[in-house]
Amino acid sequence: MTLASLTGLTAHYAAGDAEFHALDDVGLDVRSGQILGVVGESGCGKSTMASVLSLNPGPSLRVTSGTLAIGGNDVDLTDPASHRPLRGGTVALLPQGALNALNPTRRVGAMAHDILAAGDRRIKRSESLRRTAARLEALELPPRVLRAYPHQLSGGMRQRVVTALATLRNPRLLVADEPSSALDVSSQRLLVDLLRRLVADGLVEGIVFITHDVALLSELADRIAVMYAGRVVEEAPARDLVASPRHPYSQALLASVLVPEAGTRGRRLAGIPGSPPDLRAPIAGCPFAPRCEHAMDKCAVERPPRLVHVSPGTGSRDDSCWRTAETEEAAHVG
Ligand SMILES: Nc1ncnc2c1ncn2[C@@H]1O[C@H](COP(=O)(O)OP(=O)(O)OP(=O)(O)O)[C@@H](O)[C@H]1O
Repeated sequence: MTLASLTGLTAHYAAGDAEFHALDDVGLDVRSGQILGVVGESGCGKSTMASVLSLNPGPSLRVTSGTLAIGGNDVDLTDPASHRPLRGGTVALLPQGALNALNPTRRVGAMAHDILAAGDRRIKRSESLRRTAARLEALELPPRVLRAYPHQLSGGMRQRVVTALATLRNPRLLVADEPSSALDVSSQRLLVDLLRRLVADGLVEGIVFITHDVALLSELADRIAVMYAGRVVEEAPARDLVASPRHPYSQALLASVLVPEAGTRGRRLAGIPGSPPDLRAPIAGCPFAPRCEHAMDKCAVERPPRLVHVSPGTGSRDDSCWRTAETEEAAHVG
């Protein structure tokens, strides 16, 4: 069952006279009980997409189109005023960089009470502290953390506190934007285990987990979406995507990293030649065409259609590539 559907998200940053076309017609479905991983190189628009999906777009971002359907609501993403009632309770952000996410002048318990009181103004402080202590315990943090200021905690502890605070109201959808990138291996493991447990226990209905780490996603995610230059170029069950990526960019990305899968050990790693496109002008064709060894003339000028492949057992997968469109009769053009 689909928990959340993001459709037609297009957005740009206004920077002086220039516009950065950060997102171009992005669509994603998050299913109930699942973790959707989003992966791509630096600058491909992952954090921008996370900010809009979690209803926290930055002030210089202009969303020109996009809808988020979640829990019976159709949120017009171009209208920030309509976001407020859903932020934190229905959709929450687990941000990158724990230090910036915490108020240095407030104790953890006070911040937790503010978050819970935003959803239920009558909640008693003792009840806030009880619920927060339970969530902290799940992250192997002692109750004394409730009385601590952020600077009194280690980096790993702070990230776990941010995780506890982001999930306190049991949001239906949690958008996690590179929460593990600054963590040591054991803190990363705790975080990943907690996120899985939150979904398994139904405290969070679904998670979008953003990272540049495909190896981590191959273990954590049910499905993976691959982003390139502000677009989703492929989306598939995690195992299928890692074993047989279809889009030439996904293939190049997978060839450039080590994923802990049988058959990939000992493989030589290849870098992706060339660099991502300049996003100051809209891209007419496929943004990967200049770097793609399979590119045809039309790839540079015509936007490839979204191809949906339905395979029994593993669920649907889709990609956006002219080469696949012209070689596969079975593909359904969506
Ligand atoms: N405030 C801003 N003003 C102008 N351009 C921006 C701003 N923030 C991001 N961008 C540009 O928008 C594009 C997408 O950036 P975004 O941070 O979403 O990518 P990302 O995939 O999350 O990268 P990273 O993995 O490095 O965090 C990039 O070209 C970036 O330079």
